[in-house]
Amino acid sequence: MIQLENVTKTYPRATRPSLEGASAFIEKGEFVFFIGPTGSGKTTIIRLLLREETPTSGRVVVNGRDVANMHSWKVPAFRRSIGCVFQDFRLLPNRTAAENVAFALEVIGKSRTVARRVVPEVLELVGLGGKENRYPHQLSGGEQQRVAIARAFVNRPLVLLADEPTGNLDPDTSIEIMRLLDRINRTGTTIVMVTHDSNIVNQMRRRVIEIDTGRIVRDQPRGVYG
Ligand SMILES: Nc1ncnc2c1ncn2[C@@H]1O[C@H](COP(=O)(O)OP(=O)(O)OP(=O)(O)O)[C@@H](O)[C@H]1O
Repeated sequence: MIQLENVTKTYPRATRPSLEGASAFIEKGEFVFFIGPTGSGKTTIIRLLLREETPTSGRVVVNGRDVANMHSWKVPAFRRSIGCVFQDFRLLPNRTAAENVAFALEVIGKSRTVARRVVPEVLELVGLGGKENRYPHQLSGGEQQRVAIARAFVNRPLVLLADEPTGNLDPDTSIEIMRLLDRINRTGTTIVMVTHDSNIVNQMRRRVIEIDTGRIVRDQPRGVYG
């Protein structure tokens, strides 16, 4: 599902690589945490997986596609096939919860009839039934993240990438968001999550890949934060 093969990334004008010789193979349906100190290269991995950056050397394969060598015209469709969730939610502020989710369907050309059926279902799934018509500023941080997860999941992506999804949330709300990601994972969606949150990693006991100064230093099934 996801393959990093000896991946090195040196940003332009950087003095040392942000990622060096990183290799990992992630199977369909896995739930993987990338952990490591600030600046270790975690977000760089997410950016490589989304083809926001290309590796300096090595191979990045997502859903069977060699991401680095993909034609640039194929990149937008490729990105739309992956669900993404970020620390800062990234919702459209002048659209309601339902409209934010519907937007993800619109951009892949789904009809309004489909949206009218699917959007309430997915908002119900994330626990936001009854709040469809609220704007982001009328929702708590945890609720906004639920909308973002609904938007990421509405197209049933094979892979969901989450970069510090609980970074702005209190511990209880973070656990609720993790329950939701766990449920989504159980539908077969592969989840790759970058986090600093040791409590969450220790509670979930999923695969942990630890990075330190650009190198993978640990890859452990049912790991802890360490
Ligand atoms: N566009 C860029 N140009 C140059 N250097 C960069 C760029 N983006 C990131 N870096 C450097 O690459 C290294 C890894 O950054 P990255 O954002 O991947 O770390 P991270 O582990 O996600 O950190 P954090 O936990 O703080 O988000 C850092 O030293 C950073 O300064």
